[in-house]
Amino acid sequence: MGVGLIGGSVGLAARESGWTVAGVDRPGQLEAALRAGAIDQPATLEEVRGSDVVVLAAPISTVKETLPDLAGSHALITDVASTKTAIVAAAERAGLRFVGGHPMAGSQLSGVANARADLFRGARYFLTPTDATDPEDYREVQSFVRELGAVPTAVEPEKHDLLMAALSHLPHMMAAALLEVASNISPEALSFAGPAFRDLTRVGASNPELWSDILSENAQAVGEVLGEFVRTMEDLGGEVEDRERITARFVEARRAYDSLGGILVEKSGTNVDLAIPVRNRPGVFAEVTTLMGSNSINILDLYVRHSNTERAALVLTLDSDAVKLARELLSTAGFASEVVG
Ligand SMILES: NC(=O)c1ccc[n+]([C@@H]2O[C@H](COP(=O)([O-])OP(=O)(O)OC[C@H]3O[C@@H](n4cnc5c(N)ncnc54)[C@H](O)[C@@H]3O)[C@@H](O)[C@H]2O)c1
Ligand SMILES: O=C(O)C(=O)C[C@]1(C(=O)O)C=C[C@@H](O)C=C1
Repeated sequence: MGVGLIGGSVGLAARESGWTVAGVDRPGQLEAALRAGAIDQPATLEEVRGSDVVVLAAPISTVKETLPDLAGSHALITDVASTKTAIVAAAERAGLRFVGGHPMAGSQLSGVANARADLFRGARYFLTPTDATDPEDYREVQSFVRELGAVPTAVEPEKHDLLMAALSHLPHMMAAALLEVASNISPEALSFAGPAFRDLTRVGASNPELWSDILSENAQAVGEVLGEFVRTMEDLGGEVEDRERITARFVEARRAYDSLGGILVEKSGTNVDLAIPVRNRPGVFAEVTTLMGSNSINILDLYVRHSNTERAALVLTLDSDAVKLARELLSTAGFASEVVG
């Protein structure tokens, strides 16, 4: 439901993977979605209750309002909304088969006309399972996300929202503030902007209604990171003539910049799940992840399958190119491993 930029891109990518896609949206949007090849057929919310998977891709507040209407449906429901805590809670209240989702991909554009089948390729895609999530439902949504070309990453809803406040919502507010400050200097000021200003303000062209929805839905976390940002700017302001201090800040910034995430894998379908049966003991988790990290093997996703209190299997998602080396390293370190997907 909601066949705009993100819903349309889900439709295009899912159809390429062989799914039949029914779209729920306003009539004009559905015509555009059909023309763009993002859906096979228009439908109503009532009609899609019987589908295998329902993807909610409308603005956050609309998704929240829609969840109770899906109560009693047997469909596996997920969403793409930019905040997760309130949506996950609403889905649990409605008793749905639900796994929250959020692709870290998109743009300042909106509408199905800007949708792309490859929008999610190689992008991180958050999933927010909770204690109430059925593990089988989680695996199904995880596999759907991989079919879209994305890299699933599990995170708690509250942690997700705090991370997004800093990594997505604050930058959008900064873009708006920068544009306002420069515009206020003189009417023609913006016409003199160079690449730095352009890079920093691209998302200032985002959909205003969508962003007022996102910010107000994440008001508490946004308030926390905004407070920290304002304090940091005040500190910087007090240091501008202290060359040593500013140099240290930029050295630190450059170090942080070098560890930025981005597109995680170039091609879809190259990820492999590797199960490592282990005895539950303190430190076993770290042993395996350190072994991978110290040999430059990137863990794309990780979860634990418990068989009983003593035994468990760590399941690592790795790029297929890294699997051979990972299994050799594990074997040398005394761990068995098995490719499971
Ligand atoms: N834009 C991004 O970069 C981005 C990235 C990740 C996640 N998201 C999230 O994805 C969701 C959709 O954003 P978008 O960028 O695709 O917006 P969009 O405006 O391109 O698309 C939203 C679509 O939802 C439809 N819609 C609105 N209310 C509806 C209703 N009651 N019933 C059916 N359809 C309805 C609209 O007609 C529109 O087609 C939002 O929750 C947003 O937070 C956006
Ligand atoms: O690239 C952009 O223009 C985006 O705004 C994408 C972006 C982001 O902030 O990174 C925007 C909102 C999302 O929920 C996820 C991704």
